[in-house]
Amino acid sequence: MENLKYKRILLKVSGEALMGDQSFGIDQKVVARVAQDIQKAQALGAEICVVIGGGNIFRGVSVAAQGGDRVVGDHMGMLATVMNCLAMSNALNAMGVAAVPLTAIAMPEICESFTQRGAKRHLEEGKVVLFAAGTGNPFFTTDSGAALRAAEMGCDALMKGTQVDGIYSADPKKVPDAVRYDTISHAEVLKQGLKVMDAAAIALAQDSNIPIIVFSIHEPDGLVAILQGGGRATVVSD
Ligand SMILES: Nc1ncnc2c1ncn2[C@@H]1O[C@H](COP(=O)(O)OP(=O)(O)O)[C@@H](O)[C@H]1O
Ligand SMILES: O=c1ccn([C@@H]2O[C@H](COP(=O)(O)OP(=O)(O)O)[C@@H](O)[C@H]2O)c(=O)[nH]1
Repeated sequence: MENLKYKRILLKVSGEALMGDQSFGIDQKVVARVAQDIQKAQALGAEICVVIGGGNIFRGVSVAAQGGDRVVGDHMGMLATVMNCLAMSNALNAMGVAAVPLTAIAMPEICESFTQRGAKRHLEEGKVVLFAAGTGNPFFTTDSGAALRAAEMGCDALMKGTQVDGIYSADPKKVPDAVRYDTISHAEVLKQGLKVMDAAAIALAQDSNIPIIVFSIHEPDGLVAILQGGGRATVVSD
């Protein structure tokens, strides 16, 4: 076993990342690549929890934007995260990694419901646990779900694998000369209103003293490199 920088982690994968080059849905090639990264991290001795967003399939705000009921939209968004979790746990199982999806909204015919006790047991048995349906409540995001589960599971870090390679002074997709941070505090991210993760998630991680590591999910072996103390990422810690 290597001496890892973070032993128990929560990996947040954005739903959009799973689209690959498609404009919607799940690209199985991307799922398999991310699953490989998880497999390698686990082989190093990391204990891995996963939260996947739903933005590749559905976001609740899109219903509200058309005058519909936001709560119904959010229910649809949470169901999208369940689909992504099932795709990822399936890919992990297919490569011989024991993985179990746990949902915040009961659907016993499909997967086990989340309890902290049950999730810890699965993790201690060496399985990858995937948390589906976010927090289980409307008006939240999977970033908040990720911070919540990271706190509940006693994770050493919340690793946000996203489309960009860290936190910048402004959205790098809109402001090409934005400056990238290697490190920044939770308080400064909140103060500057940096949008890479929602404020509720950052505040929850700050309260629970959990560092957030923002890195590109598209960088093969990026996760492993960070666990080994290298890699390209922004580390948020106080
Ligand atoms: N200050 C910033 N630093 C980095 N990325 C930012 C920043 N502001 C906005 N973004 C954008 O935030 C996106 C990631 O946030 P979000 O869409 O919530 O991701 P996810 O779908 O992974 O939850 C990035 O793709 C980036 O374009
Ligand atoms: O605790 C939660 C988590 C997610 N969602 C819904 O699920 C959608 C997909 O999640 P998110 O936008 O966080 O996905 P990502 O941007 O990470 O792909 C959100 O837009 C919400 O509609 C929710 O209502 N409560």
